[in-house]
Amino acid sequence: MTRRKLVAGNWKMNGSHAALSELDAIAEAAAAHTSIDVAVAVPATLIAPAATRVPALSIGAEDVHAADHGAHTGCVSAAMVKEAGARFSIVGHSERRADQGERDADVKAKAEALHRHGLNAIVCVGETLDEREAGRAEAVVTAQIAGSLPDGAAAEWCAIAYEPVWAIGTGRTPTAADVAAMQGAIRAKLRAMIGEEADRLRILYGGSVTPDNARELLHVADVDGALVGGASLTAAKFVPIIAAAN
Ligand SMILES: O=C(CO)COP(=O)(O)O
Repeated sequence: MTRRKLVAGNWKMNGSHAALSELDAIAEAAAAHTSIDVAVAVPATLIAPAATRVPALSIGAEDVHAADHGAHTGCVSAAMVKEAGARFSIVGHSERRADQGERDADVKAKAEALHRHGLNAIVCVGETLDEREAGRAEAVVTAQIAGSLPDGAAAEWCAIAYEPVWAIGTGRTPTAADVAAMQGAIRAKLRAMIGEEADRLRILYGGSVTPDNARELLHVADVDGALVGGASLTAAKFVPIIAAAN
């Protein structure tokens, strides 16, 4: 089964109108590397200007509320980010699971809301350092998959991102063997849940992906792309990662 690789950026709470100029070269690289998909998730305030500036590039949100509208001060819905120009959203990022107390059921509902509105979802999972050191990494991550995978998950609109919490923003990455083992465990869990569709779903790796390690990480078995934080903020770092996926 060959799956098209997806290289997605996640700007987190970074960026500004001035920083959108970085997207020009990223969009150019995306257009040049036709055999892979490229996407960038930006803060809600930047979705519309980003989507207007680089209409060919897939711009997304970093989170959405599970409800379509209502009394949820400070939140944005899938319909709202879609209207702003988003084509997808990240859901269940570990920073939201930690900072906003999001649980698996919330993440699942958010992904289903995205699908209802015709948007794609990148569903994040990953263990903490304590969980890994206790030998519980696979159990934790497969339980997150069980709870967070949206109903009807299909490769056309849903991807998984495995992001070990201890690798995010730390410069530390798991070994290629550890990544392969976890991607395989996630694939096996998906097979148990959705059968053959599991072989079509993309499973990204995220956590301290850089131009230096991208080629190795992106070619580990069952790694179908990368979710990139810090190194997605500048074209100088993100474009080489796009090239490494090709
Ligand atoms: O959390 C991440 C992407 O969602 C990874 O962040 P870094 O690439 O900065 O480690």
